[in-house]
Amino acid sequence: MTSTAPTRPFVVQSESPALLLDGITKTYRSKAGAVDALRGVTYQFTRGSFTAVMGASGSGKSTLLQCAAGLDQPTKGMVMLGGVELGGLDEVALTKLRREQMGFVFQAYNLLGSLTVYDNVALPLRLTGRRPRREDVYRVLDQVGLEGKAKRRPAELSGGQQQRVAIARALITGPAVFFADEPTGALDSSTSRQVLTLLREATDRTGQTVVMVTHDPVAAAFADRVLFLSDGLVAGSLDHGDAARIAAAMSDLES
Ligand SMILES: Nc1ncnc2c1ncn2[C@@H]1O[C@H](COP(=O)(O)OP(=O)(O)OP(=O)(O)O)[C@@H](O)[C@H]1O
Repeated sequence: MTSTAPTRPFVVQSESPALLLDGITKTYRSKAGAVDALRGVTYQFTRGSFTAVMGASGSGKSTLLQCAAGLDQPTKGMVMLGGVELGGLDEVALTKLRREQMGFVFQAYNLLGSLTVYDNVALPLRLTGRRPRREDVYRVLDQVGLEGKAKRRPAELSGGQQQRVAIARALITGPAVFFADEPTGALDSSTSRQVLTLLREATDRTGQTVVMVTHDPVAAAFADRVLFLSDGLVAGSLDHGDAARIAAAMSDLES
């Protein structure tokens, strides 16, 4: 009888953090000079955690997200996702990892206007060469409360519905990590709550990891932890804060 014990690489991967940033610096160089957007950020995002990243405008939040998701390269330091170092991958391998392991939800929903809701949601599977199963597409549409909207085009939906399509599209591949940049920035408060609840459920129900940049303390209160950035560095964190405590911590940071 053959052994069914997990292989060693599996064990190593399950013990590593979902996402590790190790001494990340990012310097943008242009004719106007150099800007140090990140100045040595080391942080571990544990599996199944929901982290909000906050900080003043220009503190480096979007740069952190872009580097963590392999959409941009840090100047120095290392990013590891599920035990894989992003810097060691070529563009093809990085794109594959991004499509299979990461889900993206941005303020601009980035849906394809010419495709139906169904086809927008099925697209990430098609891009990874998998044939989307109808029941899987309908399951995620159902999960985000859009089961009746499969045949519509994005322009025929409200902003909140479009953002829920974007979340369904991110959910369909079962990514290990969701990256969200101001996912509720364009939404009213009750629609924001629905969207944040979906991200919360991704961590609570399926143990996925969420990293969300936000300016909004109410949105950040959905996270387990808020990580505060100041001038390209981690300035502190707050666990299980409500919106008032998070807002107070933000204003301490800015004063
Ligand atoms: N492509 C770029 N070229 C030059 N400088 C850049 C570039 N992108 C960002 N920066 C600079 O890097 C710093 C960090 O920018 P970043 O967008 O990460 O901040 P942020 O905290 O997300 O800001 P905001 O809350 O305003 O979106 C800022 O000083 C910004 O001007």
